[in-house]
Amino acid sequence: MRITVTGQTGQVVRALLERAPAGVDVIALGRPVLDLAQPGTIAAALAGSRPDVIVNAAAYTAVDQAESEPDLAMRINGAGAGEVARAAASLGVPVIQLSTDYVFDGRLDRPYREDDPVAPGSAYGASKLAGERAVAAATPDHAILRTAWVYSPFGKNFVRTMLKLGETHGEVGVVADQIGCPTSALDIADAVFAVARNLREQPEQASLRGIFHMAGQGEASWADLAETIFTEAEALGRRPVRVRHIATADYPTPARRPGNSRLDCTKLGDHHGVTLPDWRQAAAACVRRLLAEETEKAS
Ligand SMILES: NC(=O)C1=CN([C@@H]2O[C@H](COP(=O)(O)OP(=O)(O)OC[C@H]3O[C@@H](n4cnc5c(N)ncnc54)[C@H](OP(=O)(O)O)[C@@H]3O)[C@@H](O)[C@H]2O)C=CC1
Ligand SMILES: Cc1cn([C@H]2C[C@H](O)[C@@H](COP(=O)(O)OP(=O)(O)O[C@H]3O[C@@H](C)C(=O)[C@@H](O)[C@H]3O)O2)c(=O)[nH]c1=O
Ligand SMILES: [Mg+2]
Repeated sequence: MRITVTGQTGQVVRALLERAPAGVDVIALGRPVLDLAQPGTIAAALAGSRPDVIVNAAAYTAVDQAESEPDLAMRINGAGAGEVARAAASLGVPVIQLSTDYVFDGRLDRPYREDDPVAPGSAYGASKLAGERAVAAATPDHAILRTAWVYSPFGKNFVRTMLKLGETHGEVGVVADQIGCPTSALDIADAVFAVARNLREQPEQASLRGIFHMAGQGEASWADLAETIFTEAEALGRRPVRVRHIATADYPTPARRPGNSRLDCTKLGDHHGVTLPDWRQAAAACVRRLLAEETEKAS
């Protein structure tokens, strides 16, 4: 099976390249050849890669910056995603669209299910919701996978930000009143391969298509995640870092983020047979790998 993924250096892209199982070829297509902001580049680039399944993992992901360039975020995450799905439809292959917990406003008092009402509070969330709708309108042969709080050994993410801060700070203030589901990009990659296989092997199976929540098991505040990161780092010889629990109001940002963005991932398990590992073990493993890579580089 040949899987073409959009983007080249993104966390999920790199995880897909690293985790490709035997018999699966992953082709990563990024700018300038495939530019989601340049709709004219998309269909030809995808067709040229002769995919069996297309994964749209590229996106405008700078949540705060999106507040000052909402049109660009919308073009990439909304229209761009739609164009990718139209290309998939014309090639007759399924498309897997990555989406986000930030499509919800966070006011619900339980984990979100796929059919709960969406109401994004940020430009990023609105643009990703537009992408979901554009994909669904373009082809029934899609799986929209909403994930959350993605970290990995690659690129820019919360785990790497915390480890960096810990080099210079003995204490870090982290919001404790936003709760969600931290998710490893490596686990996302394994899940995407399973979903891709299911879509390809069961072309007419409607229950495999539609929206699915796909995040690490369990739940955490950003402060919980930070504590897990620093505890693991300390066990590996890093200086201790204290996490000061703060409120969202004490950490002002341009974008509004959901207070509750926990995702109920039951549907993915029921239909695709996929459950992601618990966030604590996965986050600790990411810290171990990052610190080991650092030690290796230094020696
Ligand atoms: N990060 C997170 O916490 C979460 C992410 N998601 C979603 O998961 C998916 C993967 O996210 P993640 O791997 O973290 O993303 P990253 O921020 O790590 O990477 C973004 C990727 O998008 C590419 N990209 C950005 N703009 C364009 C463009 N105009 N044309 C082509 N490619 C572009 C980048 O390209 P280049 O390689 O050239 O830089 C990069 O490969 C996205 O759809 C995101 O919305 C969902 C929930 C949480
Ligand atoms: C760096 C830092 C952040 N924070 C807070 C800000 C924010 O509420 C929270 C996380 O900050 P980040 O900027 O890493 O998170 P953010 O960019 O909002 O992460 C989101 O990215 C997009 C792409 C998604 O789709 C979401 O699922 C989610 O992962 O932690 C602190 O409280 N203290 C700190 O020192
Ligand atoms: Mg961010």
